[in-house]
Amino acid sequence: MIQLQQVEYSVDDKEILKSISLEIIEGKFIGIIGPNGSGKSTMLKILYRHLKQSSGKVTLHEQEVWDISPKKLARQMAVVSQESTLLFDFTVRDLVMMGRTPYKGWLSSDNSEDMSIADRSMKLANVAHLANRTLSNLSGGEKKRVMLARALAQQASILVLDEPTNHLDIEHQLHLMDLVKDLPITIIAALHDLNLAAAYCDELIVMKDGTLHIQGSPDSVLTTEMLKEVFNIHAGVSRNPFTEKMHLFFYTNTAMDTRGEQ
Ligand SMILES: Nc1ncnc2c1ncn2[C@@H]1O[C@H](COP(=O)(O)OP(=O)(O)OP(=O)(O)O)[C@@H](O)[C@H]1O
Repeated sequence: MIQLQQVEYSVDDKEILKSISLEIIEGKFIGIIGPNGSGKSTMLKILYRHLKQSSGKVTLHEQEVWDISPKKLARQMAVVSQESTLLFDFTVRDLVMMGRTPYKGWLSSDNSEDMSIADRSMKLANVAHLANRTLSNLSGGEKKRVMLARALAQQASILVLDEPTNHLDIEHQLHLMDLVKDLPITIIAALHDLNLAAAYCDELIVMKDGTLHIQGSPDSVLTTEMLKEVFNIHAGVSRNPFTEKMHLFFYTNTAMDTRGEQ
């Protein structure tokens, strides 16, 4: 289980996260949603130990994440973050092989098992055909899928994704969501597309102004009242006729005014 207990994060005098407490049960697909600047990425960065909270506690299986060695943490948690700056221009295969680093000792080389895990991960993320290309000349969506392949090669039990569908065309968005949904691991993803969140997540965490506004099933969380209060939009809630999943329709006052004039 992952737990955040009264986690706060401030920069200078600015409070970015305000007393966040939550629990994430293993094996679920958790979506983090909320408007721009509500604290989603900051919370994820604290979770995967990229940032240290100003106060409070973050634990993984009851152990404080800062007490876990980086190598051990990397065997438990893989991350696809929003920005992926690399110093050197690796090939896709080399980059995906880096996902195997947490399993290696000093100077040990890649073995056939590592290579077949990397191959499988590239196939799953639909980047096997790019294996010998270098990262610098890939498109934004291709890069994103390569980063996912590297995270899959890490074979961690928790996968953290910060806006994973950003840059992806609709086919690859659905492919990525199908792929991660089928993994028998915990997925924690910051998502902007509320319909993807509704269709794929077991549970949603809604952030607002650095606080946890509400946590629960998509059906219980995605109400027209919450969408007005947190996202400042009007929405209608319906069902996707093909998947039976919840589907949201959005409109603004301007759109309604225009309609009224017709
Ligand atoms: N180092 C920093 N210094 C000052 N402000 C910061 C810093 N890091 C984050 N912030 C601010 O904290 C708030 C939360 O940022 P965060 O990136 O977590 O939001 P988010 O919900 O992920 O947003 P988005 O949906 O736009 O990606 C924002 O107002 C951001 O400008």
